[in-house]
This record gives sequence, structure tokens and C-alpha cells, in this order.
Amino acid sequence: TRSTRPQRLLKVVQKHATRGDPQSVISAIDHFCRRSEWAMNIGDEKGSILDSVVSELNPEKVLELGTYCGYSTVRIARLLPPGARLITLEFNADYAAIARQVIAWVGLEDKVQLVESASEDWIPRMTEHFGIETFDFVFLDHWKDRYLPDTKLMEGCGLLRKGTVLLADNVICPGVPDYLEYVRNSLSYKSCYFKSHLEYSKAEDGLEKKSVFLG
Ligand SMILES: C[C@H](C[C@H]1O[C@@H](n2cnc3c(N)ncnc32)[C@H](O)[C@@H]1O)NC(=O)c1cc(-c2ccc(F)cc2)cc(O)c1O
Ligand SMILES: [Mg+2]
Repeated sequence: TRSTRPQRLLKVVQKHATRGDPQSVISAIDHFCRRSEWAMNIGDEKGSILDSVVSELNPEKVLELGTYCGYSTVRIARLLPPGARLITLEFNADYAAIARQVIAWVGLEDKVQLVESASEDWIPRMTEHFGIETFDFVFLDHWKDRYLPDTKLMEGCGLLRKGTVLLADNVICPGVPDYLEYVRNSLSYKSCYFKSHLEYSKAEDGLEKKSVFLG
């Protein structure tokens, strides 16, 4: 049977990227997605905004919701200081299998823990299983109708502290209206919008960054 798109993405990485070199993996995937097959990675344009948010924050404990093939996992993990940890949740077994191999290819396994599970099942288990009290940075890139309920779930589990930064992909395309409404109107968050474009496309998209106040 025909291979899947994530399998073809992995082949591109193994063929064109250098082991242990995150930038070569990022470039190989972006080149393939721009020239051959679109895929739902955050991409190079929005990826640069993600890089700047992570570099400025220098987080120790990071949560990513929606791993897909691990492109943004690699973008984030390559910037983390020694000892920092990134936990990424992906509920599709096929995507998780590909992401594990991409993460292994760049040699970032010691910083990244991929959990094959739905976010809502694992957010309540972060403290007892990983010993994580609060996260410094959360990247939301999973089903767009899960951003708001999972943000409320993280609040409820006490995983967000004063100053925790949440960054959400796709706030315009496909769009997360209920989440935007909530973060822009809630008094316990200060938020800003980074206008950009949908990955490998001219369509408008953007990232919403919010710092938690917990008023
Ligand atoms: C949702 C996906 C990303 C991944 O998230 C995992 N996932 C889901 N829900 C959960 C959960 N509850 N827990 C754990 N993992 C979870 C899934 O299996 C995918 O691998 N992302 C997108 O659908 C996505 C789509 C577009 C897009 C834009 C314009 C178009 F015309 C078509 C598509 C762009 C993007 O930038 C995306 O990010
Ligand atoms: Mg996305």
C-alpha cells in the first residue's frame, strides 16, 4: 500500500538531514513541504516566531499539545537549556511512531518525552507521573476545539503559574474562536497576536501568545 505522508516526511529527514543536526531536519522538512507535499507543521515563518518566544523565555518545563511528526518538538527542544524537559502529547499512534524517529534522528531524546495519549487524559497526570507541578511554557497545536477546554483543564490541575506563557498555533486558520474570545477577554491573561501565514502558504494565520496572571 502507498506510504503515508508522515512516512514520506521521515524518509526525507533520513535521506537529506544530518543525524544530530536539528537545523538540517527543520530545513529538510520545510523544503519538502514547500516543494513537494504540504503538511501541517508549523513551518519556517511561524516557526521563527515560536523560536523567538522560546529563546526569550528560556523555559525549563515545556508542554506541547499535538506532536504530529515532531517538527515543532525539534524546533523547541533544540533551543532548551541543559536539564530542561519537553513533554509532548500525540494521540495518533502512527504520527507518534514517526515523531519518535524524528526526535531520535536529531538526538534530542534526553530532553523530550513523547506520550502517546489524548491531551485530556494526560494533563491531569502530569504531576503524579512526571513530578511536574507547573509548566513554564505550553505550545498548543492540537485539535482546535481542544485549546479552550485543555487550557481550563490545565488551570484546574494547577499546572499554570503566574508568568506561564501559552502560545497557540492556527488562531486564524483553521481558527480557534472560542479560545481567542476567552484569552482576550479574561482578566487573568495578557495576550498578544503575531500575524503570520499558514505554513507553506499565503493564507493568513497567526499565533496568540498569552502570559498567565491568575488574578
Ligand atoms: C491537530 C493537528 C496536529 C496533531 O494534533 C494531534 N491531536 C489532536 N488532538 C489531540 C489531543 N486531544 N491530544 C493529543 N494529540 C492530539 C493530531 O493527531 C495531529 O497529529 N493539527 C491540525 O489539524 C492542523 C491543521 C492545519 C490546517 C490548516 C488549513 C487546512 F486547510 C488544513 C489543515 C494547520 C495546522 O497548523 C494544524 O496544526
Ligand atoms: Mg498547527
